[in-house]
Amino acid sequence: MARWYVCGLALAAAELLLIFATVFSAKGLRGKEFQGASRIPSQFSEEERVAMKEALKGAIRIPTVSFSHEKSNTTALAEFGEYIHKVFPTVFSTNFIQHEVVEQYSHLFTVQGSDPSLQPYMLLAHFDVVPAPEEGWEVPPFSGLERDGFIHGRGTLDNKNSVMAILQALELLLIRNYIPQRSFFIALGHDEEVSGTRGALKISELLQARGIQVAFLVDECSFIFDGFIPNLKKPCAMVSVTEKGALDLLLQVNMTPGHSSAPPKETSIGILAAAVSRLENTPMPNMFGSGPLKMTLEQLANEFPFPTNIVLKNLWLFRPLVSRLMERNYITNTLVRTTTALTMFNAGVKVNVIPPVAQASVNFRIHPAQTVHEVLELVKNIVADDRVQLHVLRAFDPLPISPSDDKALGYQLLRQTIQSIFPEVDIVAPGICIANTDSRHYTNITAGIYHFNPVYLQPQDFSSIHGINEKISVQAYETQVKFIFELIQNADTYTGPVPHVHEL
Ligand SMILES: CCCCCCCCCCCCCCCCCC(=O)N[C@@H](Cc1ccccc1)C(=O)O
Ligand SMILES: [Zn+2]
Ligand SMILES: [Zn+2]
Repeated sequence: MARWYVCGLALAAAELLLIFATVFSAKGLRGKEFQGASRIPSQFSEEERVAMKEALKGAIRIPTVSFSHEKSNTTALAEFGEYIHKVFPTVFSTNFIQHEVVEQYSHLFTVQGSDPSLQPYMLLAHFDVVPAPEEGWEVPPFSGLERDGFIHGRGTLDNKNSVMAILQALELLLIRNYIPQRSFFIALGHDEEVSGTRGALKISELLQARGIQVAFLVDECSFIFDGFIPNLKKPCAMVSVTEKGALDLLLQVNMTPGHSSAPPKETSIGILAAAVSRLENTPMPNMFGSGPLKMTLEQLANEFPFPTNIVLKNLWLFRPLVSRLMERNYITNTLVRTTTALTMFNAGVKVNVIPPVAQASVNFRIHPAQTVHEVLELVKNIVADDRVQLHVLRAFDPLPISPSDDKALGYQLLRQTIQSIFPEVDIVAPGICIANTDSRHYTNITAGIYHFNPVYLQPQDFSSIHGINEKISVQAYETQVKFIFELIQNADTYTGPVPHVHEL
């Protein structure tokens, strides 16, 4: 009888301890030693899986289009804000998460961690999209329809998938009583597709005014590339560590107008056409060997069959050959040079009038080893015609190269999470973001800017971004949620690289 009594007491005490542990953990007072033990598995119920894909479909149905710097669908941008409140109620009602609306439509979440000694990090995404005229789409671009296991629509890859996956992963963690140790920010921009100067830039200024520096940030623009490089049979997770710069130039020629029956020897159209043609036919110099690409190829070398593996391992010898091979393909060409794209051309008012003015716009994406100034000088030399005026519409240098060594927290966390969620992916390599993103507005608050979307991308998917038939498989979206769910937890528990053990 006495034995039963003691046992009963012990059980009651254990129960009490359990209640204490739960109560304190919910308030964030859990000790460090408990954190490792309380890792939450990234397993989702059938009901949760259905809810997460329906949430993404709903987001796609809101036409948050940025048409130009001046024009966007503001009704949809506001509706998007209400929508995320509705589908992620726990994110908005948790006391250690602060939510702020910036410049009317962008969102900043501050998730307060329990350990202030850990430097915070930041997750970035944007929910505005480029326009999507219905022609050519298999399903209407704002229908969010599911077909053959894919969710279709504008923004499914760029970049509502990330917006929704970040909030979804956080919602699922919070429902499971998760309390982060490391603080983090979630910044969701509403105007990335037209520069990010109202959303990302303002969020960045707000954080700077608060004296915040983050250890690293993760943004869009890189994927697990599959089938992009001939002969490379395996997928390659590319974590981009820099972003190209940009230069938008307006070229203008003014000439005296007149009657077309007695034309001058040269017209504004002819002069301008010759100038832009020279630009197109004179590619910017091949910069292979400078920037992170050499490092990338050296890491990829072992994955290629003979003799490519030998060639890539000996770039000191085969550099000229590899640099020429890279420029042959229009995608790998983007990695070796500043690209030149003629994007707009306007002239003429009537068929029998010699036009007074001709204008063309050229969009350059600047290689990480060049600057705006250097590209401008090259352009002047190529155009080599004083009658062609050059007006800089927009210009910024490439982003500095973020660290990818053993000590680089952001890079290593991404690498570790890629390896656990995609065990079939053997290659994780640093890369270059060839487009521009909101992250360029955050260079003052971090030296660790990484671009990675945990989604497989094949060449045909690449053309759907800003093109037609953009879609994501339900399974790929679930995996993206799972990736962020793991990444957030890894950021708490990461203890640095495992030291190399040298055998004697
Ligand atoms: C091992 C294989 C390597 C193969 C590399 C392949 C590279 C493919 C890269 C895919 C990139 C997808 C890009 C998605 C993000 C696009 C972001 C974007 O479109 N930003 C706009 C921003 C902008 C710029 C100028 C005016 C307004 C907005 C952009 O045009 O850059
Ligand atoms: Zn984007
Ligand atoms: Zn885009």
